[in-house]
Amino acid sequence: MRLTPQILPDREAIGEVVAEIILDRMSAKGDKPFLLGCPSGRTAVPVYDALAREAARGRDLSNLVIVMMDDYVVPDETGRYRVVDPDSSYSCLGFALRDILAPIAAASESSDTAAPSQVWTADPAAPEDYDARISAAGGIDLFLLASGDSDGHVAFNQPGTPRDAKTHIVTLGEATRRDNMATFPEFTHLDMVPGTGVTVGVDTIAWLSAEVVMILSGEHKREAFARITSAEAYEDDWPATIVTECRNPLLLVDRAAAAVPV
Ligand SMILES: O=C(O)[C@H](O)[C@@H](O)[C@H](O)[C@H](O)COP(=O)(O)O
Repeated sequence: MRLTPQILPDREAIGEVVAEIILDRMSAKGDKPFLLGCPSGRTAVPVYDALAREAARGRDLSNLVIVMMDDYVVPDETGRYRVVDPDSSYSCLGFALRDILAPIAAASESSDTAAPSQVWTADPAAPEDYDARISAAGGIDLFLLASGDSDGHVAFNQPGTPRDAKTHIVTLGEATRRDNMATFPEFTHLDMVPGTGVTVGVDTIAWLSAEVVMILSGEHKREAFARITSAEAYEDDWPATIVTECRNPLLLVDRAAAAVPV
C-alpha cells in the first residue's frame, strides 16, 4: 500500500506527536506491558526525549518494554556470537539503557512515579528465539522505524533481504556501516565499525507489529523519502519499504526530509 506522508515542521514536532501516540496506546492497554520496538541512532531520539518529559510530568511509563531492533555482535572464544559490550558507545543495548531507559527512570523518580525497567535484545546465539519471545508476549504494540540514508536498511536488514526474513545474523554492508559511522565520533575509520549484527527481520516487523511509525527527518533522508513514498510494496533493494506492508502504518516526515521550504 502506497503511504501518504504526514509532514511536520521538524524532528522535535515529530517526537511530540509520536510520544502522544505511544501514551494513547499505552492507556488503551491499561496495566498490561506495552512492547515498543526501538531503533538506536538519531531518528527516534526526540521521541525518547518526549517520553522522558512525560515521565517528569508524572506520567507512569512503568509498563513500557523496550524491544531493541538490532545490535552489533562479536564472536566469543568458542566462536558463538554475543552482542557487543553494552558499555561501548555503539552498543544498541547500551543505547537503550543509557539513552532511553535512564532518562525516563530519572524523570520518573523526580515525579515520584514508577519507572520502566525492561529492555529486550535478540540473543545472537539463537536469533529465531526473538520472534518466538515477541510473539508469545502478544507482539510489538508499536514499532518505531527509521531508514538508512543511502541503502535503505531498516534495523540491520540489508539490501537483498528476502521478504520472509525473521530475526537473523547479518553481515553489514559498507553503506550501512558508513551511515552508522556518522553517529559515533570515535569511529574515525570504517574498519572500526563492526561488520556483523543481529537484527529483527523485515517479516518480524511486518508480521509481529500491531502498528508501525516510520520517521524520516533531516536532509539526509531525502532519498529514503523518495523511495518509501513511491513504493507500493516491499522492494528488497530498499528494505525500509517494508513499512508499506505493515499493519496500521504511519509515515511522519519533517520538512527537511520532504524538501518542503520552511
Ligand atoms: O540504529 C539502529 O538501531 C538501526 O540499525 C538502524 O536501522 C537505524 O535506524 C538507521 O541506520 C537510521 O539511523 P539514524 O536514525 O541514525 O539515521
